[in-house]
Amino acid sequence: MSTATTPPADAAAPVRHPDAPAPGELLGAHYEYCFGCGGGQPHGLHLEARAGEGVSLTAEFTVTAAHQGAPGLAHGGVLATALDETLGSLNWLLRVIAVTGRLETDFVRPVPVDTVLFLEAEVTAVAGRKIYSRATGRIGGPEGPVAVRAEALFIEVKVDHFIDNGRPEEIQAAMADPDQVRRARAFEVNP
Ligand SMILES: CCCCCCCCCCCCCCCC(=O)SCCNC(=O)CCNC(=O)[C@H](O)C(C)(C)COP(=O)(O)OP(=O)(O)OC[C@H]1O[C@@H](n2cnc3c(N)ncnc32)[C@H](O)[C@@H]1OP(=O)(O)O
Repeated sequence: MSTATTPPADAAAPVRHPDAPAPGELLGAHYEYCFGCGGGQPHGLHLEARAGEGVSLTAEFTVTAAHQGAPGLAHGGVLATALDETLGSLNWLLRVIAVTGRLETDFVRPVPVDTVLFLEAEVTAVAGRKIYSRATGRIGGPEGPVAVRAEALFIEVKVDHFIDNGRPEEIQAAMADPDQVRRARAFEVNP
């Protein structure tokens, strides 16, 4: 992939935060109306991520008729969303808020409607605010054929990134979210 997603020689190995969810634990949604993971989006991906060892995780999402591009096949942008969401979830294991700076995607084979896409992702290196990660999506389960692959560069940001750029009504609603875990993911990571 490109040099932008290749860690520099002086990058450090990622460090799992001591309070990161235990391996096997579901991460849950970081925001109710997130198109990738939120329960409040009827046609969203409803992607479920589960912590792995180190700074890795697995995730699953089921391709529905609402996710089509070609007849009966997942839209490539939806598959990129699944990769983006999966890679973004890794940052919770570091306890860092970060946004996607660059996402490079290989589409290896088509993904039919009703497929469960099984994703594995890991952070490979950290250099200052830059977080390097990669992910693979397989058809049906961990032993299924590879359908998509991605390498990404996430950039650590302060919560101000969202407060300064988001719409006030959604910001207020997120701040008032009664779900403590989601609030923690939004606000307690880098005060
Ligand atoms: C109140 C409610 C709170 C809610 C709390 C929610 C919690 C958590 C939600 C997360 C959401 C998850 C969802 C999935 C993940 C998304 O999809 S996130 C949404 C998609 N991404 C975006 O919208 C990001 C848009 N881009 C930006 O805002 C800015 O470009 C960035 C990424 C913050 C960087 O801007 P910056 O902070 O000014 O940093 P900058 O100095 O330009 O770059 C820093 C370094 O990164 C490098 N870099 C930056 N961009 C790139 C690039 N595209 N390619 C290569 N290198 C780059 C720079 O070259 C620089 O390198 P060094 O010079 O340090 O070596």
